Amino acid sequence: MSGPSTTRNHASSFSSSTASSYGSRNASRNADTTSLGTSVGSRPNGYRPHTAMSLSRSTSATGNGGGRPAQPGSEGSSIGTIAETTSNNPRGGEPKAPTFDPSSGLEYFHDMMKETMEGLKSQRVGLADVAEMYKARISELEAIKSQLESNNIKLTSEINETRSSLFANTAALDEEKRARTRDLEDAHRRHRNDLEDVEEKHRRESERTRRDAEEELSRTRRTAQEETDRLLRVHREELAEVERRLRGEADEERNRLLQEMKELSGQLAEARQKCEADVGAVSREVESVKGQLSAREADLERERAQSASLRDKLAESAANLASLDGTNKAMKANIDFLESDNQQQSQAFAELHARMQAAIEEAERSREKLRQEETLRRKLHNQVQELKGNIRVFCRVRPLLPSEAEAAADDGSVAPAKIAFPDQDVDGKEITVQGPEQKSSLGTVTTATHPFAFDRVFGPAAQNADVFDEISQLVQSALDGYNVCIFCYGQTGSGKTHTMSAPADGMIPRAVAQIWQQAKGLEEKGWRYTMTGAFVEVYNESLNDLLGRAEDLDRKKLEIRHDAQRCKTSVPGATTVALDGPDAVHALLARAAKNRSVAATKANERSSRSHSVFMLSLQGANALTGERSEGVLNLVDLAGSERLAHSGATGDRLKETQNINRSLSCLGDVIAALGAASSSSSGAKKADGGAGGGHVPYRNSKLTYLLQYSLGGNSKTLMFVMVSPLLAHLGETLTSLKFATKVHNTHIGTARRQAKVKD
Ligand SMILES: Nc1ncnc2c1ncn2[C@@H]1O[C@H](COP(=O)(O)OP(=O)(O)OP(=O)(O)O)[C@@H](O)[C@H]1O
Repeated sequence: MSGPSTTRNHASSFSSSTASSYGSRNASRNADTTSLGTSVGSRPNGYRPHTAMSLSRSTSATGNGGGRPAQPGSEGSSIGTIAETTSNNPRGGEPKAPTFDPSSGLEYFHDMMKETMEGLKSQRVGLADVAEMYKARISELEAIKSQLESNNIKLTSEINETRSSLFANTAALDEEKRARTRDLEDAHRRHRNDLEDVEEKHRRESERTRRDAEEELSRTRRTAQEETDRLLRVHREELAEVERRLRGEADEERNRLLQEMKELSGQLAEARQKCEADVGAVSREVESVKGQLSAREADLERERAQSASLRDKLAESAANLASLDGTNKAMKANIDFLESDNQQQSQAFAELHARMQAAIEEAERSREKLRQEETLRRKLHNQVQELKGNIRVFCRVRPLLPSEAEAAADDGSVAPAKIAFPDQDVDGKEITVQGPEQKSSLGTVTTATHPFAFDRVFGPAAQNADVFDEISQLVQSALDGYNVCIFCYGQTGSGKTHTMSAPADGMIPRAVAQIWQQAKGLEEKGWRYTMTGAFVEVYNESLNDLLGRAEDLDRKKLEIRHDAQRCKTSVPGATTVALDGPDAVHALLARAAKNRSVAATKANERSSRSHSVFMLSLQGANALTGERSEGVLNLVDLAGSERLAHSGATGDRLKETQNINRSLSCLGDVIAALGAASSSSSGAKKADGGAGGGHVPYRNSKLTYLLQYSLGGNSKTLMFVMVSPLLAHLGETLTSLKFATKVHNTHIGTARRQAKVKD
């Protein structure tokens, strides 16, 4: 690009040289220009001011281009003067001649003309200079012009060259651009095609891969399924084989065992028969020998005594022989008599012995009969119990305590409820409770009387001994091999613990004492009993050992195990005490009470908040008849039955109360389910402790689960509903009695009872 830069150099050199030379001259002629302007303005012959003006202007412009700013009033003002002058004659016409007086006018005109002539002369000189200067200037400008023209030509050719090269370049560039664009488009197209190809390929590839994977998956699935089926088949076959083999082995084993059992029982029966015969013979022999021996001993004793007396008499006779001759004969006669009497006595002894033998045999026969009668008695006793109903309800109202009676008498701060016993002197089965006062809309106050009837009702005067008389038959059932459950239900302070475990005469010590007595009585009928006792507590749905260490209470939780075959419940880990005498139970009760008092923060608190279960296991075996019996007597002291809404409990106490309420309602549910199942199965006895096929929700609480085999089936249940005599407890009393009525109306077993519940 050398062309344009060359042009610029020319231009700058030109303007600087012209400006400097012209500027200096211009300055020196300022005065002339002014005068010239003035004179031109007055020229009548049409001097062309626009030429002068354009000249002045170009000059001024050229001067300014010399780098010095134009000063007002210098060249500019002179030009303005000329213009001003010129403007007096805008059309370039002749100037208007001044008016003058014709007398003096000529003179004046002459002077003026003269002056003008002089002016014109000097002006002509100036104009000649100017013309000269213009000429020089023109030649200068022409030189410049020619230079400029040559420059211009040069530049034009350069420009043309440049332009043509630019065109060429542009064309080349355009061509290049087009080529590039084509290439780019081609590349783009190719790229797009490639991309589409790749995409298509990729799509096909993934489609293929997906198909392959699916095929592979389904193949794998099929294989796995086939493998699983195969394995299952193999496994089933193996199982069937093992089962067949085991069945075969079991059958063989069973047959072998059956065979062995048959042989053994044959041998046993033979042995037993032989033994029984031997024992019978031996015992008879022993008895007869014993009888004979004792008869002989008695005879001997008597004879000894007689001989002694005779010897005494003989001695006496010998001493008196000399003096008593007369009596000697008599004495001899006496001796003869005595000797003959002795023979008679010997005969009498023999007869006596025979009679005794007969009596012993008769006694043996009686004993055998007694044994048979005992078996019969058991059967009949159970039938009687079943007829009375396998679930019975007794009601007991405790008396006012001395402190309560005092308060009632003193200031009436304690009021007794109105409870009556209409048939106390006849059957003792009814109780009526006067309900709370109710105000009608008219303001009349009424009280409803609620009558209830149970199997037995005990008033406040009844003692534990009276109560026990009624339950002793159930205790007998436990001894006969049945599971018995006796529980006390009622609110806190209604007398449950007093009834159940009063140390001197509660149901527990009395039951143990009776069982001991009965067991002793049964010994002569061939029965031997072992008794063990365990005492557990259900607290907050956990089982505690009341006979264990106090510090283990609430820590060592016990489990309940059921043996469905034998209908037996066990509590592994619970302490069991052998009751080897009627007094052993006292130590046991004391230990349980002590443990409970350690666990409680307040006296009586623990017993109110937990259920205690005394489990007495009775195992009997009769060596003479081969009979066996296994019974359990459960004596249950339930937690206070007060309802949640009334307890006002919170926190731990609320949890306790909820657990108590839950387990008590579960107990109700179990009894109701047993009743429902019993009526649906027409009272059929079930050996499984179940309920004739219906579902009995034993598992819903620890208490019912523990008592599963003692509630329902052939077992006997007795519920004591305990009643407080206080008016303050009236609400709970009515609730307890209604619950007890529902239980009373429940039929389990063969006997059916009907009573109405009044709400
Ligand atoms: N039949 C009764 N004769 C005399 N006193 C009785 C009788 N029944 C209960 N009592 C006395 O009443 C009080 C409360 O009885 P008990 O402790 O047996 O009630 P409870 O229902 O077991 O209460 P908790 O639920 O707190 O164990 C005790 O002092 C008890 O001796």
